[in-house]
Amino acid sequence: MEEKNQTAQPVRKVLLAALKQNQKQNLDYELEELSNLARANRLEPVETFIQSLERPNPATYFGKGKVEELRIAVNTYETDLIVTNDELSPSQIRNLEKATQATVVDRTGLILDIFAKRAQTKVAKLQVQLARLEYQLPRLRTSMSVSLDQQTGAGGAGFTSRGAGETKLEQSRRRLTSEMVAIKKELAALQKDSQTQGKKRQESAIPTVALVGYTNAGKSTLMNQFLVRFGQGAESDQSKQVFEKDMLFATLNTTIRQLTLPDKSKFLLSDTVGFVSKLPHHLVAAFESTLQEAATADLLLQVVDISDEHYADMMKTTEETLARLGIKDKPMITVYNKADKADMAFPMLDGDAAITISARDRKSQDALLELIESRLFADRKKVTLAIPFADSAVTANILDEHELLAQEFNESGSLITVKLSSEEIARYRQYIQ
Ligand SMILES: Nc1nc2c(ncn2[C@@H]2O[C@H](COP(=O)(O)OP(=O)(O)OP(=O)(O)O)[C@@H](O)[C@H]2O)c(=O)[nH]1
Ligand SMILES: [Mg+2]
Repeated sequence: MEEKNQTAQPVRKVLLAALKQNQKQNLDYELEELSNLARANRLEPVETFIQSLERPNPATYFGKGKVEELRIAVNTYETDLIVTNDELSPSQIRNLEKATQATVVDRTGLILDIFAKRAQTKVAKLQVQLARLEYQLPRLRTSMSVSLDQQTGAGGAGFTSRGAGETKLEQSRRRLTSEMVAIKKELAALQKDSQTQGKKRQESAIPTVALVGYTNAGKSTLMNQFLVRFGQGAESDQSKQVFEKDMLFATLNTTIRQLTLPDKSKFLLSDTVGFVSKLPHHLVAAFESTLQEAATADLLLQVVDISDEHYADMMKTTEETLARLGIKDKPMITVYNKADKADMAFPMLDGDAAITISARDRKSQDALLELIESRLFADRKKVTLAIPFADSAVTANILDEHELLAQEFNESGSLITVKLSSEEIARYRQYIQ
């Protein structure tokens, strides 16, 4: 995995710490991912600590020796921040902080912070906030104790009695809970609108295709390339494009656009949030409706950055995340992207379920579209219809939606050759030659 988000200079040094709990675990990949997540938060990893331990220490997560090593490293590197590879329990964070005299942020906290930074739309902001509050609620005591310590250190007068602290904690809990209720309400209202849109779409019977895959694979880039060429008028203009950037989690909202191909075939394409391994439970829950776009799609395009040495792990991550969302056995095309960067030939078709491309290459786009069409409209057959002049409205209807392959006239009407689905063939049976 290359370093992402290189434009922002790191501002704070950080130690990475991980447990290796079994042989199968691909810790290399997890740690590269973790350092990319850290960098996306403008943190600079200075050293990585790994401990082989089948079960985490219930109190401090790491064993005694490793905790001591971390404490010493905090001093040596003059840093005050440790990032852990897994989600820790609230008490493990608290104990580890006490033992190392540093702030401990777990992988979940890191991902939540990135999402919070990136959220642009109202829905995305609310979803992230909800996930953060869910995560914070059981951890309130930790942040409380930190802020209490700071108060004491700063003024000396902030010596709060235990009783008063508890009350404050309860107050904070209540505030968080009521904020969560309010956010859920607002999200439900906003999502009702989008569900009505979803229903309309289903009724329109235009097939839907969803881009899914690991973050930074090139999903939004592909979406934009297709929009420029096949979007509806205004949608090909720059301002209607989706955000693409070399950073983790550039996209946090779902965009759905209609594409009309030169042969008049139409489908809806959706672009959505990318995946990373161990996507926090609360984020998956909060983003469920956003992520569900993939669940209702007729076809998934799994975009993979083939130039990344860890691409196979990233595919596994994508498949695991889809399974967590209850999405399995969906028709899928694996789109191996960034072939230009990997020095591979493109476009290169591999059966009807995989293709190697470079997103900005026109030939790649054409080859991918042809594959999408062959999958979406597999049941289309070339037929010739004899339509009497009196029924010219039928001809117009058909030609609105289909490419005219041939046309002839005889004394009673026109003969048109088009490709129709089996459902359309049944509908126009009376005209078919
Ligand atoms: N060399 C090369 N770079 C590409 C290609 N496709 C995308 N990129 C770059 O990869 C980076 C990420 O692209 P995005 O389209 O934002 O990726 P994404 O999958 O939408 O990422 P998230 O929204 O974070 O999930 C951008 O800098 C793109 O310019 C490609 O085919 N070749
Ligand atoms: Mg994107």
